Amino acid sequence: MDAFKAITMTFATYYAALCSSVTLYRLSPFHPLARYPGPIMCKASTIWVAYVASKGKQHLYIQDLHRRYGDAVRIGPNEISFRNTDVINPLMGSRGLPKGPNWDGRLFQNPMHAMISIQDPQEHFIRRKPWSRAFNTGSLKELQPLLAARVEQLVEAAITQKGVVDLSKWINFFTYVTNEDNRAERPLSPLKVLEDGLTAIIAGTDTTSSTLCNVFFFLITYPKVHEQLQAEVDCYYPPGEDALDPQHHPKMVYLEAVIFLPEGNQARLHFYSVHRDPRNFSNPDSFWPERWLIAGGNMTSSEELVHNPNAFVPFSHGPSNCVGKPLAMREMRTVICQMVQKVNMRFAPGWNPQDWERDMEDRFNVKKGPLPVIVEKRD
Ligand code: HEM
Repeated sequence: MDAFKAITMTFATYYAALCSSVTLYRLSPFHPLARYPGPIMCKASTIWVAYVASKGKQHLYIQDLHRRYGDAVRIGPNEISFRNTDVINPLMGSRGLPKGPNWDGRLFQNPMHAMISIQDPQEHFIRRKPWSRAFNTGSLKELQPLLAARVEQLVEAAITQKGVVDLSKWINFFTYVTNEDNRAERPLSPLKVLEDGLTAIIAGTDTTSSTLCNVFFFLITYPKVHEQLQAEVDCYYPPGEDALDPQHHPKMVYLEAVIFLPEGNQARLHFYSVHRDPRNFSNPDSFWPERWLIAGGNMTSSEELVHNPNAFVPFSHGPSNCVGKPLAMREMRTVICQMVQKVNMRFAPGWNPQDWERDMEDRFNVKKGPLPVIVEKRD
């Protein structure tokens, strides 16, 4: 028993000494990131931010840290978060930093890296080629009939539901099956296919569905914006015209403006803080599609507009940016045109719209609450 006690004491003393010396070093002026400000809890250990992340409001916490400490904040012992746009190219451009080791924790099948987490730029470049082919113009053209059929199914399902429809759930189903439809054949080993298949589901399903749900949430909240969008949709896709055909998308400036929603050692750019920084955008927390029209010269305004398009990076930037952007944009434009042409929506009676933002949780992917709406077919 004495021997057991002695061994336990030795291990306890060893680990206590190890933990305190590591913590002291992390807090000391000798640490390479010592000059960056941040809360002690963040400098000492990753556990604190992991705890905050587990609550689903990490985006607000880091935004608040930037407000308190400035553009560069130490959010972990070895991690800096940036809010200033001049780091976008040095961090994420073609000569930027490779992905850091924190991506290891997001793998499904170590060591068969999913493309999104590959740290070697050359290996990443090679792995990305089939992905880029899968989303080029020719592939999207091939995919179009399938996408159109899925969008039609979605809108039909919304129309035929009796009573309240949880739009969030239906749009999730839609983006999930559309992604599955798009599983292009890729010349990879089965494990890599598994990794990349899961990446496609995670990177492509939740992102597109959250953006679409937000668009519909704001369209219902701001009827004037909805009216304006409906006028544009009715102009290009009057009743009888096929709203599933993407031919008019390039001319639809208001549709584009509506989709660009306000807004989610290692360094990362905190997109949420950058998009909501008043140095980059006037009224950064408002749903105000007109900002894009004014900035693009399609509308005039007496107000002075702060608008920095370089600070708008929802699909990231550089060689690891979103390879699925063409598909995501095509999906969103088609769903919005078809929905706006075919139906009117309002929130379900008794539902509090403030619940939408309250229930939104950032857990690397976004977890959404329900979006209960009443869908009525347009005459
Ligand atoms: C509105 C919808 C979408 C948004 C906002 C979005 C955003 C992003 C962002 C910010 C990244 C960079 C992640 C990082 O490096 O930290 C990314 C990467 C990626 N996205 Fe998307 N995405 C969307 C839709 C899609 C779709 C539909 C797909 C297709 C299946 C997709 C597939 C990917 C892949 C495979 C990567 C990794 C790229 C690489 O490592 O080279 N995304 N996306």
